[in-house]
Amino acid sequence: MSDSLHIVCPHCQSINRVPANKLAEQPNCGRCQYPLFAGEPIELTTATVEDITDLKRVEQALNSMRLQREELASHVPGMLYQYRLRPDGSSHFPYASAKMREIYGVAPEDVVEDATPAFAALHPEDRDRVHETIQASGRSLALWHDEYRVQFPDGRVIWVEGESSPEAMPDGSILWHGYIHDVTSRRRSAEELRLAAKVFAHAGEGILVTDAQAHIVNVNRAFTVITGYAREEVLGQTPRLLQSDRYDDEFYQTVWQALLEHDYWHGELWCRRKNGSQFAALLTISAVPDIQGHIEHYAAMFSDITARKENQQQLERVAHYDLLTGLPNRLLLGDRLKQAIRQTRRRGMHLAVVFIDLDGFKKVNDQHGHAVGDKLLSVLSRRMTQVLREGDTLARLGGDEFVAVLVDLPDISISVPILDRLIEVAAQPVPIGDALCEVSASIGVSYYPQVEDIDADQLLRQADQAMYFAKQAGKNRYHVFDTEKDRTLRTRREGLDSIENALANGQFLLYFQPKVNMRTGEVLGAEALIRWQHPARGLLSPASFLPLIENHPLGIDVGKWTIEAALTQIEIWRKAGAYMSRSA
Ligand SMILES: Nc1nc2c(ncn2[C@@H]2O[C@H](COP(=O)(O)OP(=O)(O)OP(=O)(O)O)[C@@H](O)[C@H]2O)c(=O)[nH]1
Repeated sequence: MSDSLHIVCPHCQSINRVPANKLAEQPNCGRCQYPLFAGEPIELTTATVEDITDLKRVEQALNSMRLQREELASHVPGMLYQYRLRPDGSSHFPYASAKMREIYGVAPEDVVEDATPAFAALHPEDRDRVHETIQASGRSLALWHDEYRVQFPDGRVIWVEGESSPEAMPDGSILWHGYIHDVTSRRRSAEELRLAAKVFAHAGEGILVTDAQAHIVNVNRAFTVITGYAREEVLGQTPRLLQSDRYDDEFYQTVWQALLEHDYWHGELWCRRKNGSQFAALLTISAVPDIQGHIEHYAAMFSDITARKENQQQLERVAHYDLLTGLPNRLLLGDRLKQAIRQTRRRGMHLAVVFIDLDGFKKVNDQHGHAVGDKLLSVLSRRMTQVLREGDTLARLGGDEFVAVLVDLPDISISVPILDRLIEVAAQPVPIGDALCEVSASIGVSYYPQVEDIDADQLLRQADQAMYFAKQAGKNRYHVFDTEKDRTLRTRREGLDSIENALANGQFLLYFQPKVNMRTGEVLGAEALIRWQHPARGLLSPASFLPLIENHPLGIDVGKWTIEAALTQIEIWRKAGAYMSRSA
């Protein structure tokens, strides 16, 4: 036996050579200061200094154990370590696995003697707290656990979680055995979840989440505020409890279909509150898939847009209806008339546009005041509406002018009794306060369809024109627009316009026919004959245009042009030596 022993430290596995005469002092490990005889030593090996072969064998065994330990440590997520707090307050890491570099950005060998570099890596806001939790664990010998940030020199910050169990050493130090691992992504997910939960709870929009079978699994506070349903009342139910009676099953089917096809639906929907009242919701429903892509949930987000809708409706009313009588105004009449024309064409029916202008209304205003005039307009609006059939429209254009559109007339004669009734009700005296107001109506009518294609504006103009004839003919009557007469008048107007154009653009020509003395052969003169060189129809004879301007001021203009053109020609001839008599 030699006079010294080789003792393997139970903590850091370094080999300590201890002289035999020092064994009684129970020495500590030269490397980690762990008592070499504390607890259960892993291995106690004795060898003579001279017995090199044995020592080598021990070292090999130890190396293989170290490799095994490092292999194990490299596969464990995070770093494994021993941390020792000395009685003087200084500390060090007797052992730290290689992953310490990832956790603290510090090499294990740099903290074997002094833990300061590792603590320097802690986030300044967390450093004191970590110190405190370590101290507390040391005092109570309770498991140390903490989560804190580590800041790297490049500014990168990670979150780590550590857990280790303390052990009191005979020399008064505390030794912890534990691990520290990176929990940054876990923290981030938790943060995101917390944020999502916060948004869910505090969102101004109602949120409803169902499972794949449309059973409600969660709703937020805004949902309760908007619908009146408490969370507990709706869990397990389906969103059907919010359905209003405004839509049929087919409508909801299309929403579901869109969700199945596109995983998304967005639109406005009227829903029902718990108290039965209805609200307009601007709604977005999205399908939420799981990792495999299977629908796991449906999330619906909605806001209550009832007030906005009502406002919109109010604006639409103002834009389309007359405030005094509540009748459609000119704008809405235009829409309805266009629609009625399309419908009439489709159904092969007739339609009448009835232009109504009250007679003597100004007198009512003048005699009884504007307010009475207003009242009279309202009363007459109601009376005239009652004369019409369902589907017909009565609109007020303004002042004392109204237009009725009579639709679905199998024959235009069907409109006659309605026109008679309109005349009749307009002429019936209306008592308003002390006044007895009496007016009548002049009515102009135009019908659709006509021989020529015609649009809504033209129909209205025709009816207006016919109303003017009714006024001229003595009021309190109706007059039907005469399309035949109108066409003749229009053709004449167009003819006159083109003659006026021809004159301005020099399209008229004079042809001269010489007058010859047949006996002497002498040219006595020439007859000037007017022709129209029409750009589209070619050379036109006087018969095709002169009758149109007979007795019309344009006839005088054409006459003047003819004389001037003839005189100019005579002048040319005269200068050329040809003398001719002049006769008009
Ligand atoms: N009370 C009232 N009067 C209105 C309103 N709008 C226009 N008026 C008046 O209605 C009158 C319409 O004029 P006219 O159609 O020429 O009056 P009228 O006496 O019916 O004339 P004829 O049609 O030729 O018989 C004018 O005096 C306008 O000031 C209204 O909203 N309320």
